[in-house]
Amino acid sequence: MTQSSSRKPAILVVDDDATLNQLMSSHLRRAGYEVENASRWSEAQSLLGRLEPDLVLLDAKLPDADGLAMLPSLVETCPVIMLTAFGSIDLAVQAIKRGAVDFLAKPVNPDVLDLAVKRAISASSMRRRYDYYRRQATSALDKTLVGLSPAMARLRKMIGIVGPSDTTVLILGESGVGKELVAAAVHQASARADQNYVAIDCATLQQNLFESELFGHERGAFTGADRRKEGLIEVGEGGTAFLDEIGEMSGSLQAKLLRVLETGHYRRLGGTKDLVSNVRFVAATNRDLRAMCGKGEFREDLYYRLSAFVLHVPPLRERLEDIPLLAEHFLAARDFARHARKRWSPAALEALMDYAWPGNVRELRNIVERAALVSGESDEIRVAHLGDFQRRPPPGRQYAFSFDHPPTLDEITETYLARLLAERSRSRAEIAQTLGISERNLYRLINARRRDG
Ligand SMILES: Nc1ncnc2c1ncn2[C@@H]1O[C@H](COP(=O)(O)OP(=O)(O)OP(=O)(O)O)[C@@H](O)[C@H]1O
Repeated sequence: MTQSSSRKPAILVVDDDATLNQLMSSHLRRAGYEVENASRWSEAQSLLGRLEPDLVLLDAKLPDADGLAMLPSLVETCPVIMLTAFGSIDLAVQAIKRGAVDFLAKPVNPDVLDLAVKRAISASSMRRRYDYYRRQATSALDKTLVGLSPAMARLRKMIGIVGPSDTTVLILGESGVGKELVAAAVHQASARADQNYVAIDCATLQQNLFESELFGHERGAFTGADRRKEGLIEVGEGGTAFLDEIGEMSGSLQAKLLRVLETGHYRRLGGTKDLVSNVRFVAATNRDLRAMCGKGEFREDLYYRLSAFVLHVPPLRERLEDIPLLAEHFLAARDFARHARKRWSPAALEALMDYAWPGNVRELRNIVERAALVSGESDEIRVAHLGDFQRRPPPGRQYAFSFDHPPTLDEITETYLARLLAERSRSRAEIAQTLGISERNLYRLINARRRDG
């Protein structure tokens, strides 16, 4: 399907029996379908080029072609129900063998027609969904955006603001900070949440494959294209398309993407027809697109289109207080599968917080999994289990906070307090002493934080 998801399914009825063709067509129109008809194969062919029906009802014997012989190529592009003369069971069997989804004996009973059409159309939309789910085989646990730091709270707030709009979103941040998760959260926060979410990594696909992956291709568009394939824009119809590593996209593809963003139109590779997209784009990169524009490596017009709304995902070193939460989360995700439960020793968590995390959350996740393995039967993960990780020189505990806006005093207090509380080896008395306030005042701050949070 290429138009908006609310369009009526289109059916092409191909039969040279004018009366029967008219009867079936008007019956299907009344049932809410878009119907076109043809009485010859040549006529059907020209309609097929223009129409892209969701279903074809095809007579087995046409004046200018044998319907049965046309079946194998036709079923590559859409489901077909074969119309056969009454009693020709042999023909019906042949039709099914050649890929027809069903057959109907003439004269066609309207109730039987309704049922067969409904079944064929829902089966084909289910197949589209199945393809989508196969691409998206990620567990729900993997999609949770963990983190209570002020930086993450701000990010969540921005996701909540931009999610429900249809605005294109650009997600910026270092490698491994969680940009893909943020993209999924934008989709979840949108009215498109129950529609498809499709992701494509612009860095890993070869150029020509990439184009057909994104826009789809027609049969015969290139060697090996032995059937028409829908691109991600089409599969994501009504939903969200996530373009990861957008900075790696070639110039010619950038131009094509810009066209989709500006006009909503695109073409399949080898296609001559403009299709209309109804997909919301979310893109991400760890590269400095603005600098790339300056060097002529990225189209400036595309950059402005994409950056209608920018979400910055902060690096882990700017939200150290999220480290224990993430470490618990990854351990829980792992242990969930094992039905066992390990704990972190406070010293091990502190060691995790003492590291600069150049690889961000992805690196943390790998280290958690490794430590969990190394700890063997032990219920507790200790510093010794962190292994190699320990040998890297820790930069020393730093208390640098960065804000992407001039912070209020309350925000600074909140950020610092959250950070100290996350250092689990410190007692409340020690924290009060560090802050130079009484314990009572510290509890007041903590309670106010709970109320606000
Ligand atoms: N806030 C978070 N909560 C839970 N898991 C996270 C979080 N951030 C990142 N992760 C996990 O860390 C890993 C890396 O995240 P992700 O792939 O989203 O990063 P990225 O910024 O898209 O990386 P890259 O720039 O390399 O594409 C993933 O396994 C992801 O599930």
